[in-house]
Amino acid sequence: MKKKVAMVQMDVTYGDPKVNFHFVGKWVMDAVQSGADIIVLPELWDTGYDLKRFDELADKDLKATIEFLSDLAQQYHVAIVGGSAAELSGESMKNTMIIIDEDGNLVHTYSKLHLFQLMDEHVHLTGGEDYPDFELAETDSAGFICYDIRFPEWMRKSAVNGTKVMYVVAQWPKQRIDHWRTLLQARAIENQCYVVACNRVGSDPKNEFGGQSMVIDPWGDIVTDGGPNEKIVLADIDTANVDNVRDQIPIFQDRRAEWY
Ligand SMILES: NC(=O)CCC(=O)C(=O)O
Repeated sequence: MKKKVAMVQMDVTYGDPKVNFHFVGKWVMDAVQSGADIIVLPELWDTGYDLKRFDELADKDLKATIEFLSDLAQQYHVAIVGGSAAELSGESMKNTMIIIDEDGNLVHTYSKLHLFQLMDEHVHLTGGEDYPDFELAETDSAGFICYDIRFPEWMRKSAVNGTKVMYVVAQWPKQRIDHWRTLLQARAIENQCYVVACNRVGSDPKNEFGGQSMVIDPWGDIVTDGGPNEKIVLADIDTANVDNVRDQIPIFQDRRAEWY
């Protein structure tokens, strides 16, 4: 699979889904004009981390959010890794990723498994109970949300299942941006896969966010790094590179899972 991915490294207006929906519509149009086949949005692009107001802001079963992204995907014939959005599911509130194919079909949803205490997620949200794996653009893929990248065993499970492209969506603060880069590179090297990671920029009442959306290839080289400003970050990915690296250093043949 050879595709152009576009990461929308956008600012997010705190607690104002209406404004954020408007800007995502514009960003998606710009990304399509740049030739993107797959567009990736950041974590909680609809509400930001306004968790105290999640009960009024979150979208019931993500109905309106899925419809919005699906219409965009259909209109532009482009796949969308729809970052994550605030979901009200029964009595629970979740931070949920939405994957839509280029025909506008909902492929998968994945609610963030690991809740980040530093941003009070454990107080307001319920952790997901979904697996992160899906197929997109005829490629085994998986989606992870921000803090998830600190759990290598969770991402390894997907690689063992055959994942070749890992999508990561984030609201990662500037003060730990070195961890962001190093963790993403480590996940790409150890799993010998592409990591396509989209982080927001701008700030909210508690944090300043670092951008540096990036694509890392299966050798661990950074293909593109978006820097600190609001923009669309583009890169070409070719999954033949995953097969080449896995042939060169066959870790999936050599691992001795019975010992660990
Ligand atoms: N939104 C998040 O999950 C942030 C995770 C983070 O900042 C970290 O250091 O981990």
